[in-house]
Amino acid sequence: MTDTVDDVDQPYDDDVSKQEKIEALEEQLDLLESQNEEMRDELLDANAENNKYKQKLERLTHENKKLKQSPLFVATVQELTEDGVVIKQHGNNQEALTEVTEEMREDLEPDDRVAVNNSLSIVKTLEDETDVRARVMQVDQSPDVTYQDIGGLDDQVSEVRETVEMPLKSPEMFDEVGIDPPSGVLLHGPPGTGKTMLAKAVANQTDATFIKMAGSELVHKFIGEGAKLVRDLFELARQHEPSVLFIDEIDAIAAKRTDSKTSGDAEVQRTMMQLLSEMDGFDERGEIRIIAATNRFDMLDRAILRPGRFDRLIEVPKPDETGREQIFKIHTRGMNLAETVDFESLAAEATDASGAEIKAICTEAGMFAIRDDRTEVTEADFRDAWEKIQAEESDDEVSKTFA
Ligand SMILES: Nc1ncnc2c1ncn2[C@@H]1O[C@H](COP(=O)(O)OP(=O)(O)OP(=O)(O)O)[C@@H](O)[C@H]1O
Repeated sequence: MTDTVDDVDQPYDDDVSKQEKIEALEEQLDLLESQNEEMRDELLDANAENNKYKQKLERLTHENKKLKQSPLFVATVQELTEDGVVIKQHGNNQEALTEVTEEMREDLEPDDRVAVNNSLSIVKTLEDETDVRARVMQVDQSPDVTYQDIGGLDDQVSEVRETVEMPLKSPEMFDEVGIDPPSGVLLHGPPGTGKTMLAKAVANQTDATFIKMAGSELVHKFIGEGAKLVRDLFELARQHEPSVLFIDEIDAIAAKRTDSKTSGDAEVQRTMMQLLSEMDGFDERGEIRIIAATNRFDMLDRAILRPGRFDRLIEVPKPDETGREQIFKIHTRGMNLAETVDFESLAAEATDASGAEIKAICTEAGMFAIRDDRTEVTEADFRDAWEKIQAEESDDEVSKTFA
């Protein structure tokens, strides 16, 4: 039997179509392979790009950390321009153009206060100036402390009256006699002995506004800020004449110069210089009196004690026995006391207590009575209170030693 034509054509056609299919598939495979190749290249590129970004991120994070660590200066935003942000540095008033990221730019407005680093890049925006002022300066139009609230400091009260009260109340006396009253008065002594009370009482007596500034708050902030705050402080005192300007913890801005040359020290120096120049340019007979206080007299830079500056020193020591008795009486004026309470013997026992500690004893004695469901405070309550306070203080000492 021989093959028919059809029989012969059939396998041939099949072969041809198979061949075509194979070729088509091969073509498709080639195409897929080349696409695959392209995608692999693209993936490699993307990975490389990704690595590059990762490195950049690491670098920027590092730089950012570094920027935040280096000393910062305070500046005010003047203008946002196409080329960057114009800032004006506090202290030297120099203007500069600096670049910022898009995100930071969105947060900035003219007059904003910003912290800048050495290369004048903006590191962060700062809280409102009035907030800083409010924290650093405390204005009390009429403090309610009187001389009668102060125990055991008769000599100090007289000195303060003579040096602060007299120039405010009778400046003409000094004119007539032809002498200048002391420029500034420095109260020095251990903590809690009544230095702040003395300054408040004299403000009260003269109807002066009491303006208090804590030296420590001034210098721990940003560079350029301290000196400006001192200027603002004197400006505030002028606005509120007659006023008593009380600078607490003056050692924080007027400590002896050390050898270290950190930017923090330079900032403290600048702040002190500003204070001295404000005092030097001060009319002694004006209606502003300056009182400073310190617990660390030994640490003070003698420059601030020169004539024309803090030239009247008043030591405010811990109270003696009679002083302690007076202070006990002052702080128990409003208390419901048992008749037998003997402040003389309590004062003899509470050796070394400061005025602030005596106040704490009185409050704590009242607490003992309340805990015991009594409304009358006994002598035993005062003794228990003193013991408790001493125990707390020695605990404090221990934790400070091991801190
Ligand atoms: N001599 C005193 N007479 C009556 N109360 C006093 C006396 N000293 C201190 N106190 C009480 O202690 C509190 C704290 O005193 P004050 O703030 O005047 O002390 P300071 O010497 O200024 O302390 P610091 O140096 O810690 O600032 C006063 O509010 C008052 O209740």
